[in-house]
Amino acid sequence: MTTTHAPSVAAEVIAVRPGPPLAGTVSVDGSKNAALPLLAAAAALGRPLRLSNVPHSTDVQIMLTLLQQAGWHAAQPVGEPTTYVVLPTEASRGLPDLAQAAHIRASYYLVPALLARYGQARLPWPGGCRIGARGMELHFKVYEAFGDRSRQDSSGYGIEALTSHTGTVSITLPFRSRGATVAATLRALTTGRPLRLGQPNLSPEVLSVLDALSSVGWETRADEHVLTLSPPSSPPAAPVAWTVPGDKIEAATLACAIAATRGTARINGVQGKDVGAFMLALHQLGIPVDAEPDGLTVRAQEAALTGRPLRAIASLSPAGLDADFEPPLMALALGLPGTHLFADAINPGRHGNLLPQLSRLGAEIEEISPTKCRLTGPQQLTGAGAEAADIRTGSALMVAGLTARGVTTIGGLDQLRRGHADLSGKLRALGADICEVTP
Ligand SMILES: CC(=O)N[C@H]1[C@@H](OP(=O)(O)OP(=O)(O)OC[C@H]2O[C@@H](n3ccc(=O)[nH]c3=O)[C@H](O)[C@@H]2O)O[C@H](CO)[C@@H](O)[C@@H]1O
Ligand SMILES: C=C(OP(=O)(O)O)C(=O)O
Repeated sequence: MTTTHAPSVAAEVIAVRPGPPLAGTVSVDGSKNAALPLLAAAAALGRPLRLSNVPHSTDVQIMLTLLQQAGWHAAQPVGEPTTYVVLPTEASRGLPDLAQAAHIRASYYLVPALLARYGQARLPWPGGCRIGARGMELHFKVYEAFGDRSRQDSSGYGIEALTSHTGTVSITLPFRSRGATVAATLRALTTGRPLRLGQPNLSPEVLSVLDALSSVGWETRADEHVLTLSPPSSPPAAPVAWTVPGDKIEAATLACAIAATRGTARINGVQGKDVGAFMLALHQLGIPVDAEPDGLTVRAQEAALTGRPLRAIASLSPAGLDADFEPPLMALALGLPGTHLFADAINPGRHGNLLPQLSRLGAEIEEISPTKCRLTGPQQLTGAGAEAADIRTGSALMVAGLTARGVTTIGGLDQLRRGHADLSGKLRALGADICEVTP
């Protein structure tokens, strides 16, 4: 068993030191980025349902608070710590002030439920990770296609449901926005109108919402060109139960940590199909990883490092590499032979957060442009103080700290906890020398 000698610190930090190869078995929580639209979908459905495998990350807690403030109960059955029963309350109040919506990006998912309940929605501009300009104009185009009216000012935006329209709504997105795809799907749900959406986002998070609609009788068809939704003639009467899929990003972060330490370990609770592009990246680097329907086994003890260049290009396309996989892959690649290329033009501020923090540990990364960089490994990093400038920068620093000489301390834990209830506990369960230190 390993121990961390906690450094003295001025603010709460995570302290990481290098240790033995990670080993054992760990389970991921439910995905924050799937739980958030599923909670909004639960509100939009307007009838009681059970949602299980809900993670305890702070963004999810904020979403639950917003639901309660907006007139829904989110009750936890006794003895089921990750399950919520979501149902509308009877109380008829005016449109609530949802100031906390400014803390999370995904508060925009609440609009359809608010329109169904109040005929209007008024929300502050969404928050979330500061990873560049994060627009919403496609959401407004979606609502306008449904006949709603939108207006914006410096403090936020309002949507008003105008008199009832009928018939199929057809709209094509100029790019595959996950948020706009879910907005269109949930607005179809609350209006009961068929939808034909060109160029949809088909990420696992969106597919989990489509599965939820199928379970209540909607016909859903999706290929890379078009998503079509048709309402049921009468919704099934059976009780509704949805499950949040396992967190693909938490799984990928743990996989990178296992690979960085040349360990062999199993990650339960994630579907192999949700991490396909990430697994291709590991294979490219020569790290064996097997996917089963409910987990991954990383066998980096048997790695035959290829030295082949990795091209990790963030993408919104169905088979592409999710942008949130890029930071932990970058931390891993620093320790592997080869010259590796990384790009994230989707979140144009990501590299501005991530690169300076990895540099504090001595990483040498060549910035080709603000969204593209190249690095040559292997590099020996050295422990230092760094900041979780956003969720994935924080988790990448944890991966980097596992092989950096000496102690790495990571501050900004509020950011990390927005996305993960206890990532350091999961790494510790695999034998990592990691602890949380309070001043
Ligand atoms: C809660 C959640 O799931 N967040 C994820 C979501 O963020 P996000 O909500 O930003 O994702 P979208 O797919 O909707 O947006 C992709 C890009 O297009 C921009 N855009 C989007 C809509 C719009 O109307 N105008 C506009 O400019 C966004 O700012 C972003 O830069 O996808 C990102 C890219 O895969 C991930 O890194 C985030 O973790
Ligand atoms: C960018 C992220 O989250 P959000 O979109 O909620 O800011 C993320 O989950 O990494």
